[in-house]
Amino acid sequence: MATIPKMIEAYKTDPVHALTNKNLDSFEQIPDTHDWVQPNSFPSFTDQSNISDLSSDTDSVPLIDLSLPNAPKLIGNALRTWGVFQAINHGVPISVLNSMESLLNDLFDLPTPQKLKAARSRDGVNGYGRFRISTFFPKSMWSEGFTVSGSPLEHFQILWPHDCTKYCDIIEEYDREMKGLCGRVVWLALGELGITREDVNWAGPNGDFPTSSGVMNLNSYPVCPDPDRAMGIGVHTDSCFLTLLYQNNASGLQVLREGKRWVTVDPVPGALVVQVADLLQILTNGLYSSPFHQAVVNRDRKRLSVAYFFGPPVHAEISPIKKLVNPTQPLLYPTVTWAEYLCKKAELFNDTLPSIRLSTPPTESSDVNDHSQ
Ligand SMILES: O=C(O)CCC(=O)C(=O)O
Ligand SMILES: [Fe+2]
Repeated sequence: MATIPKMIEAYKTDPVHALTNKNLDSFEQIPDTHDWVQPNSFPSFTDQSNISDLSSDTDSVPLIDLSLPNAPKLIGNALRTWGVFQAINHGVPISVLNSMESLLNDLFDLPTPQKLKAARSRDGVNGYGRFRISTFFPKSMWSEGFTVSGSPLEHFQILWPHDCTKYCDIIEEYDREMKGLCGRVVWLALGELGITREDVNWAGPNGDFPTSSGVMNLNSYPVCPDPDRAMGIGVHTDSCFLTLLYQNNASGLQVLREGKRWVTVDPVPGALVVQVADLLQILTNGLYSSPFHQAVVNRDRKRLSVAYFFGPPVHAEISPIKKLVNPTQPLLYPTVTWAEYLCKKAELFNDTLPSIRLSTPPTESSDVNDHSQ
């Protein structure tokens, strides 16, 4: 798996040291450090259910069978309107997903002092810790995570001295499958916009993205005594090119629909959530949009997820594809590398895409950076 050595340099202040020695699921009340009071500045979809103009085709994230002949068209529609869909019949063996889920259970069930031995170092990428975006929020999130970029061997040897090969193999296989699926989905999605392999120079001669990078976030959202006052991961967009998310059968992921309401991505057994990320929005000149999303937590159900972040080589130049720029669709974004983009994102967070935008959007959407409420 390709590594991303210094790209997250700017996120170095990750507060892993602030994790307590106590498991989150042992709290009977939410400590003040994790009490968001009103985590959600947007109404939830259910709060809006009395609004009559919400037609039924807009109320749930599209579920697409990738084996169907019209899958490309459905993907194109989903990514234009939602920026996200759930994929079934995606070709990743269920055994790969099951093995990953058992790894997650084994990992997060370890006692916290043991997990902390594999904590991400201040200038490292890999290891146990909080979400990197935690620094942008005033309160701590009800979650713990483990990042894998390249080999997890060093940390897995600490966690599982006798079994680390078994767990490393699971990661390696998952990485291979996700990378293959990302390549497939990217071409189906770009093909719908008339984009070919020649248009994306970092795709390589066979279009199989030999130099792309993959980073995995293994996430756990423990049960929470008061889910309405807590947040698993705060609102954000992903900074890579495309994200594939696996979730266990506990719900929590929500995407922001039309800047107005949260829609829960209900778990579907064996499905993978496919999400546009910021660099794909740039490459498609805004035709596919990187959705704001967050994860809420549950009172009686632990939630597990794996986010696979697929990205270009860190120094490859990403710019809107020329054939998508014309008088009615003016150039919206400048050329950036992933490395440059991440530096900006570490400073401006959710304001990054609007701040680099070259033409003003017709209407400004809600201010998701306002955490004061
Ligand atoms: O766990 C989830 O559902 C979301 C995770 C996520 O958004 C992320 O890791 O960027
Ligand atoms: Fe995300």
